[in-house]
Amino acid sequence: MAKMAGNEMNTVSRRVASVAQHFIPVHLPSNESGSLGLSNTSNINDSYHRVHGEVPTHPAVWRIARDDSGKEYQFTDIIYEKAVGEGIAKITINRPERRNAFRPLTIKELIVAFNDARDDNTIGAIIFTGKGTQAFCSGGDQAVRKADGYADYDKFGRLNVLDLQVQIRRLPKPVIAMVAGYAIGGGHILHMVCDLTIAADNAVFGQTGPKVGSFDAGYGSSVMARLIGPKRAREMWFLARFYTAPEAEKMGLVNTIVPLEKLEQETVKWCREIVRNSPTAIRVLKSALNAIDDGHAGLQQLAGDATLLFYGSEEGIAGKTAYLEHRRPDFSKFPWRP
Ligand SMILES: CC(C)(COP(=O)(O)OP(=O)(O)OC[C@H]1O[C@@H](n2cnc3c(N)ncnc32)[C@H](O)[C@@H]1OP(=O)(O)O)[C@@H](O)C(=O)NCCC(=O)NCCSC(=O)c1cc(O)c2ccccc2c1O
Repeated sequence: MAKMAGNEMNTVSRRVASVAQHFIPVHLPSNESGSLGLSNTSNINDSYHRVHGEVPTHPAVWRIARDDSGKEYQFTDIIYEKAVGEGIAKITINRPERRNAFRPLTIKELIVAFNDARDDNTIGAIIFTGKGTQAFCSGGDQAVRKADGYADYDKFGRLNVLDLQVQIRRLPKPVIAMVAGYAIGGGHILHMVCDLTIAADNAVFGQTGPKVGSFDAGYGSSVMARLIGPKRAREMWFLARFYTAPEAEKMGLVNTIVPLEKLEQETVKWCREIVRNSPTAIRVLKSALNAIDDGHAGLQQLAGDATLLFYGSEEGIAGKTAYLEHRRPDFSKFPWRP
């Protein structure tokens, strides 16, 4: 369901045209060219790059996202924006005075925003970040931690960040963690369940669970072991040390590191590169990359993608049409492919 009304679309088209005028091919030195030095194409003059061209690096124009009725979303703990004329959403934890620690309300709002970004078929990539330069997220807000979980707006406690982790993992679009400053505890796990992590050079990564009387024995352990290997995962959890961005990159926790002042520019550039590509290919690849680790749920999602594609095929439609016309389906013209 596209969420933009006609007028807004016109504004967007005008914005796209004006942005296009400012399009300048970038020629970064190779050490600023992104992961493995390959994402910037200026030094590769082959036909692939001649066809696909440079990725623009001008700043995105952000606008507060609107709900189905056209009203701007009003949140307390987060900011939810979409880039004008581009298929990119940005979801920001907005509690910088608490190093963007999350409480149940924060998670409740994040779930609403991620759901909206999922349902908006103009959005192809989602940036997840924290307000300010000091922290991406410092995990659960310890001030509202109770004997039965974290509690703020309800009397009972909950661990609803686990629902958010699953939501990000199953969301059929790439979610990119844009990390400045601390990604700690439950905040570190949130960046790990994202598809990509772009880190500023001031980023710091770590788990504190064994120091503060907590642990995440779910994705926080298994996804970490998959990302950095079982020995490193044990080190990270048992010692509860903090790691610099270069150390985290070496371990496989981040895709690339950029100077703090270029963090959003680089993240938006990666998103632009993604949203140029085939939505279906990206969707199926995300579920395929998670399938083994996510067990039955992973298989179910990948299988769902297959069904989704089959529904659009002539063969699939032939079955449905026959049912609706109360006749036996004739699949004889469809081959048993070798
Ligand atoms: C992140 C820090 C290393 C930053 O240090 P720095 O020196 O820069 O800043 P301050 O320490 O002075 O912090 C400024 C201000 O913010 C408050 N604050 C920061 N983090 C939190 C937090 N997580 N909870 C509450 N408050 C926080 C801090 O108290 C200061 O306020 P003042 O009023 O005192 O000025 C450092 O802040 C730090 O180490 N923070 C704590 C990190 C941490 O231990 N996080 C919790 C881990 S447990 C967790 O996240 C978790 C959550 C879940 O929901 C789970 C669910 C299921 C399983 C496991 C879960 C889980 O483990």
